[in-house]
Amino acid sequence: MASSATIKKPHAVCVPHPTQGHINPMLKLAKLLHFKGFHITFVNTEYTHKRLLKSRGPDSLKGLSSFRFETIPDGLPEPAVDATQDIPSLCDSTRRTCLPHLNNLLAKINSSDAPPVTCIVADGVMSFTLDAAEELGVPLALFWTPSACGFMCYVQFQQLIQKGIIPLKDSSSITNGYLETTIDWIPGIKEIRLRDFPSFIRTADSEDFMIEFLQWECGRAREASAIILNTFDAMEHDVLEALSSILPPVYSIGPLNLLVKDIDDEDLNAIRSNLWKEEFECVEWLDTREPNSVVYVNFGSITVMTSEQLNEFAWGLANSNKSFLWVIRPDVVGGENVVLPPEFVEQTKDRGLLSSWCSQEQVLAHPAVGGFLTHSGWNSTLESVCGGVPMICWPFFAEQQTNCRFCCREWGIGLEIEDVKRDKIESLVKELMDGKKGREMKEKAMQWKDLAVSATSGPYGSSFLNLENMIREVLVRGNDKN
Ligand SMILES: O=c1ccn([C@@H]2O[C@H](COP(=O)(O)OP(=O)(O)O[C@H]3O[C@H](CO)[C@@H](O)[C@H](O)[C@H]3O)[C@@H](O)[C@H]2O)c(=O)[nH]1
Repeated sequence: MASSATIKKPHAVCVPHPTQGHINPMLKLAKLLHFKGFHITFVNTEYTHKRLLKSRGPDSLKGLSSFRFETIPDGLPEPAVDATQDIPSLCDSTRRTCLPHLNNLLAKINSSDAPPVTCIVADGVMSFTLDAAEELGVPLALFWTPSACGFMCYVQFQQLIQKGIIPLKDSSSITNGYLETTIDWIPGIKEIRLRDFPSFIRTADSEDFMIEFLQWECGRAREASAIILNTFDAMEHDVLEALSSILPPVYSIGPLNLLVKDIDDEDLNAIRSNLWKEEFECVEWLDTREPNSVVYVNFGSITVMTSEQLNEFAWGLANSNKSFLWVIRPDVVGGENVVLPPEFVEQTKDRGLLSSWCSQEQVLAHPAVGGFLTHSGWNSTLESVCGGVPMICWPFFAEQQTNCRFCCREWGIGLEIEDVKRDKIESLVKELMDGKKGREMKEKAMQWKDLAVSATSGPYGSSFLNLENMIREVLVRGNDKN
């Protein structure tokens, strides 16, 4: 049982969705809460736990006496290779199977030497946690890890169905111009084409799993004590305001990667969440390059492409004559080994570095990096903003299409690749690194970086204050009543 000394300490149980782009921001939030006096239990799935031990070493999850790691099963058979699990299967399985395991874990924690659990912070797409929080009688904040604009589009799926806009009539709607239809009634978003909605709308199946799943999760968001978003007011003001009018209190507390810089606790900072083994030579190599000279290429933890697309990217980069750091995940070509043309490797060996996984935040903060060819995952987008780095966007799936639209049309920091052809990639890379548009985008990116820094700086930055308020008004509110 907990001793009386620890009993007053607030205890947050953090439950991320078990994928890289969700674990990373949740870990940052958990560290910030710990830094502000919380006891933390961080709940990974058994598979994530194993992958972390493999990529970061056997001691990497020992945690601290007041920052502990626990696991629950995800309900899926263990994958044969180290790769992100199939997203629909994972969403289905966590929703159906995780609740009893979480309930058992919470009961175990509450009869241990740890302080009693006083709140839960769970991923937005892990809303089964609401039932666990209700049973314990503690507040629960749902952390939606995509952009606010992407989240708003998910929230509107139900309206799109009611208005007969989705599901698509048939698969020809994907190519016959239908996706160019402009929608002008989404709260907080002036105009957006259907093609800029999260990719899940591109289905003619009226029983499509991801559409049903996201409607369910967005519906349950209304039951949370609060919604947390990793974004900042200056960047997504209108959408944030619109979300606030339809959901429980919304707190924008990003970019979290800037807020965590205030943490001066070495042991806490040493806790990391890379599921692939990081290659340190990337940063050493960047140290040898000129400022703003390198194109950084990375498509995140889920994107898969064909070997033809890989080839086109390779020759587009080679023909641009620019230096590049290209991170190629071992599983990036669906079901096949990654094979690059030997002539490409030979031709670019003096100006290109190939790697399998890097410390992306460090890379995007490096002065040598002048541009980022990205899949527009929200973490990648924010990390690029924080580095003042403009982007070429090749959205793959989920709300990456929406992030791409905002980068290219609203924020002035992105150029979109519509077709993966070497000539197109070559000309976009040249434009990004040397062209007039590229220079304008760089300036804009630096302005957004400054705004991101202001938002996360104390004592008056919007995200800095929102985090303080969220803790006071939501996470410890229940404790005060006791
Ligand atoms: O070599 C690498 C590659 C990636 N990362 C990190 O991995 C994360 C990747 O996240 P993100 O850029 O958001 O991409 P995904 O992994 O694809 O993220 C998923 O989760 C995001 C947050 O919900 C969504 O925006 C995306 O659409 C969804 O695919 C980032 O923090 C990167 O810094 C590294 O550290 N090293």
